[in-house]
Amino acid sequence: MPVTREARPAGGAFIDFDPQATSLEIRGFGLRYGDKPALHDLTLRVPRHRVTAFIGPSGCGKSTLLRALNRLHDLNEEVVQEGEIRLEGQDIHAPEVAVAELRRRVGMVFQAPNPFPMSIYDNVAFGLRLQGGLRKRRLDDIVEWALHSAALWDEVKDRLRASAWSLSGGQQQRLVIARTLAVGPEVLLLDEPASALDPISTLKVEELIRNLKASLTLVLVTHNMQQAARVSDYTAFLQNGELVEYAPTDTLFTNPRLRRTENYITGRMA
Ligand SMILES: Nc1ncnc2c1ncn2[C@@H]1O[C@H](COP(=O)(O)OP(=O)(O)OP(=O)(O)O)[C@@H](O)[C@H]1O
Repeated sequence: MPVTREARPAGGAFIDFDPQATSLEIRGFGLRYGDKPALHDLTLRVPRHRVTAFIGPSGCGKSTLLRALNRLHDLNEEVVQEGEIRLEGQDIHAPEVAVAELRRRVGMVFQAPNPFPMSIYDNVAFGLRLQGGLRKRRLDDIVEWALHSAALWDEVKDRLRASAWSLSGGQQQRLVIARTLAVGPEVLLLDEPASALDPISTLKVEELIRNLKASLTLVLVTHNMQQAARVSDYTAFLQNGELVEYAPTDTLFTNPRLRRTENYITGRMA
């Protein structure tokens, strides 16, 4: 008897990689803003040194989930969370975890580039100086390395003392990525990092994301399904705060298991 659509599984994570390759593990995670539920019982593993995309309709909870991964909800007294998030096996809410150190390990880049009002060099050196203890030569080396890693060095090497605000929007976004990379994160969270950029800058940021996975784990929130298809290895589709389907990106876009996913990716549902 042929397998019908209805016989397909109800939802969830359809990927199975070696547990040893897990960077972040989300288990039974839920979140509400006061009385308003935003995420329900999410369980998924994010693989190390891969790009994982979160997609779904506006308001489905993508950014809420991303922000939970480096505890950006901590200061919002309305937020109530349940379940667990583990980074390399350790509960990120454990009392011994210092939130500043967590955010060094799990860096975040937002939609609008937000360089600080200071020079290109000082932006990249900012976090390193806060940590303290580095000699000028070492600081110079790390700043150069971070700018190279963010594919910006060649464009700024002759004007490191110029204001960061003199850069184009696309360059500013790569500067912010360099600033985040300088403190040596293991995970980079990207919330719509290219949505404010022109097409050429967008392609540069996408190429950068693909290249960075050699040294980092990346999690990308995007509205743009073509972008998720171009840069990510795995894609999680969220709807109404639930994980509908999580699969290798090629599979999710060409052969989704669930009709809800298919309807979304074929544009039958906004
Ligand atoms: N600070 C907040 N206080 C109250 N409700 C919030 C807050 N932030 C988000 N929400 C609500 O939580 C739900 C999920 O929002 P979230 O921004 O995570 O969705 P999203 O999928 O990232 O949306 P978009 O693609 O439009 O950015 C929405 O209903 C939103 O209105």
